Amino acid sequence: MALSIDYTNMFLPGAVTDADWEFAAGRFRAAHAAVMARVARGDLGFVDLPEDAALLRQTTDFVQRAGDRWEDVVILGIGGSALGPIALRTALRPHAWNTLSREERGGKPRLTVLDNVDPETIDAVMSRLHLERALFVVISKSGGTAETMAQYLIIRAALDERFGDRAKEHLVFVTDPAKGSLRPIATKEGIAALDIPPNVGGRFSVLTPVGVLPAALIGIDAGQLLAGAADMRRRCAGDDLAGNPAGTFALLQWLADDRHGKHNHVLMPYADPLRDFAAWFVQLWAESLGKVRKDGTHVGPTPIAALGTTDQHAQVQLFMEGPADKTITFVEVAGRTALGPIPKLYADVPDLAYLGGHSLGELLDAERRATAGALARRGRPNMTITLDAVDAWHVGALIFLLELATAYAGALYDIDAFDQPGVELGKQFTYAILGRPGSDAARAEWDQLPKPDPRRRV
Ligand SMILES: O=P(O)(O)OC[C@H]1O[C@H](O)[C@H](O)[C@@H](O)[C@@H]1O
Repeated sequence: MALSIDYTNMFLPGAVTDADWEFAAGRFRAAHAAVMARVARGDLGFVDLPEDAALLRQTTDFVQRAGDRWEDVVILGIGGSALGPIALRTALRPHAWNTLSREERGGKPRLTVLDNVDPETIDAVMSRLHLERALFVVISKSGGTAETMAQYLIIRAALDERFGDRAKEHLVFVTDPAKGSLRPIATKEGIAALDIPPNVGGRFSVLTPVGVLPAALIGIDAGQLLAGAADMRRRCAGDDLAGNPAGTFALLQWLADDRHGKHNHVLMPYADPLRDFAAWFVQLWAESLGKVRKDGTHVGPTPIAALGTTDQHAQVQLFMEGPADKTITFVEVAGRTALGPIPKLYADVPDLAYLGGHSLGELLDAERRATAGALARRGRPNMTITLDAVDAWHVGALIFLLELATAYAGALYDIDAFDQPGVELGKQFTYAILGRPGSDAARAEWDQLPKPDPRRRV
């Protein structure tokens, strides 16, 4: 079991230099100390999750009690309360899990994540479900997010109508133990509720019951997820960059951005199961690092999700010849051997003949290496994270690597990586538009905005 980062191609003319790297080792030590000081103060609960046996037990107990009762598990959540479960499902239960028969799923339920309030999507899911055999997992750290609460109200009314007093058997909440509206509802009504520790923010919560409960319900080994994360935590314990993968990732991305104008950071796995993992990373990196510094300057790299080889035929042209403002991080999975060699047919057709005898895994790998090399040749910095396999252990390790890297990057950018004040104004305006009590100030601000000008519409 191993995870490594090859960052040779970050050191290119116009990108990171040896001098940067030497200077930055001291800068990283300060960032590491700042992060560890916050860990010691108990601010950064995500760091403790790999060892939190009591929290894991909340999930395993619930899953044991559930037995094989559920045919469908439906998550209601958004942002950090949805992207993690989606990433885990795609990574560890790939190949269209929800289309498999119950036998093919080993008796485990389907898993659907409603991460939006598009009425047609919710209508379609509701009309497919057999409510008697459906469990709804309502996930919200704050316990009050408008989209999730609206979903809950719709589901709750349907459950009440169908099951009356027994509706609550079809519900479990995952929320803060003390804050928000969900917890008091759970307590009052006797609905099962699992904890998101108060010191773990939404986008850092995938290793709490937010991600672990849905994963365990569909048979993913939650203990292995946490074991992989714990291993990465151990590797990142020291402030020596040479042994610290999260520090190395953070420092290189920050140097490339801050010193060399590489303001866009692409994550490009060469493995279909990691497609949604890139979307999870986008929220983590964007919401954590896109901030206003105390001195009023705006900072933050723009994360971009891509998939190899698919995006070689879509975005790579931009990465090669567009503005030289990007880093690309490939994720490679070693030893993809399924299917065996490509059949040797059409010996007389050059476009086909050379492929015969190689495996698809070899082709995928050759294309990644070729793309990395081509980008390096054009002075476009890139690095490659190699996983031995896409399994719970390696996914847990990769999650922890990127979460801790985000914390380090926050210190390097000199911002707070753990808040998201920029999303507030839009929420306040939504409350004002919908007439939520207490939103008068937002209403007044909203009313001052220019109204749509009919001359400016085509
Ligand atoms: O889990 P919740 O409290 O419902 O939050 C869901 C999402 O809402 C907000 O918009 C935050 O910006 C996200 O970071 C968060 O993940």
